[in-house]
Amino acid sequence: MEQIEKRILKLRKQLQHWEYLYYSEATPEVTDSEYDLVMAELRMLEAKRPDLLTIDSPSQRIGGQAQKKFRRVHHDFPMLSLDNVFEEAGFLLFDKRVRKKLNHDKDITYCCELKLDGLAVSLLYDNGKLIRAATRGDGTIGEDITANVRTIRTIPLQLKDHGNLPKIMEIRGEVFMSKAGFLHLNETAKREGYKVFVNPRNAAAGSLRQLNPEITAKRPLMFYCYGVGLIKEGKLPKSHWECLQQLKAWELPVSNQICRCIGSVAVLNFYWKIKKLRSLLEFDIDGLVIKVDSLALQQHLGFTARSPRWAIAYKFPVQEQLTR
Ligand SMILES: NC(=O)n1nc(-c2ccco2)nc1N
Repeated sequence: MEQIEKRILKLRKQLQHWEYLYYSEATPEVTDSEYDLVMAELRMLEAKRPDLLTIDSPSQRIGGQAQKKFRRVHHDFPMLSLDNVFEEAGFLLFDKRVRKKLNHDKDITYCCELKLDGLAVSLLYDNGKLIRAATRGDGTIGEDITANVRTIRTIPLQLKDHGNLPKIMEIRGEVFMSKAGFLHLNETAKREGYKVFVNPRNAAAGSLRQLNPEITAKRPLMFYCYGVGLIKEGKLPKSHWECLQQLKAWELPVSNQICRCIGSVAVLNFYWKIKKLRSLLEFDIDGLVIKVDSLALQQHLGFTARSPRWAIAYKFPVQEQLTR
């Protein structure tokens, strides 16, 4: 391998690591100017040798010119919606139905996640490289928003390979905006005479559906994974909770507020705990998503036409919206 190629690979690895520490761990290892200096050297070398340019290079986060419209994407596995419950009795009925269907009189182990109030997206990785991102759309057909998603710094363009990466893997998760990011965006928009967004969810959706990725790149978007869709030539752990830990090991962002609860009482305790914490969180949530943890039991339960039988959204009461 030539010297320049070695240098380019070394700089990319270094920048990817620094980016992960800065955006996902919030523990920067270098100053911005040190980061910028190394990025400038990488861009200069890639300009010298465009044949060595690859889409997963950190220099390629903000793509080319704006698109005229979004291409359509067909989801191999439909991105279904979740059934909702609004009080304890509703969740207990869900738990009872699950145990009945599984002929399971013991406690079910559930994986409980925060229900992020943003936009569901699908990320397709090939050999660990992000090759496509799409909105949920109607669940079967979404929009190709790859250029915009690549600007979200916490989404790795190249997964950290420990030798167990599936060849093809579709990651599903939620793109959202923090409350602080939303308020700052609206203050700037107001000051500069642009339209303001009604809430962080609309701001995230509007930012993702920008035809010009340079605008998206300036928006404070966040992302957390919550599942895996299509997977080829690879295998995942047998429980949803362990899958999420594996995604974290590949340096994909996963919320740390995920609880594995054994039985319905433990789920309800977690629900009331998060309900108390809700206003302190840096982002909006509108409930919990409670999933049967065992993937084998999920498979056994299957789906209705609309939604998985192994998951439920247990919603919080509606909170007054931030519109300042
Ligand atoms: N919105 C959200 O936070 N979600 N949505 C799911 C989901 C939708 C379908 C299967 O899982 N999971 C989480 N945490």
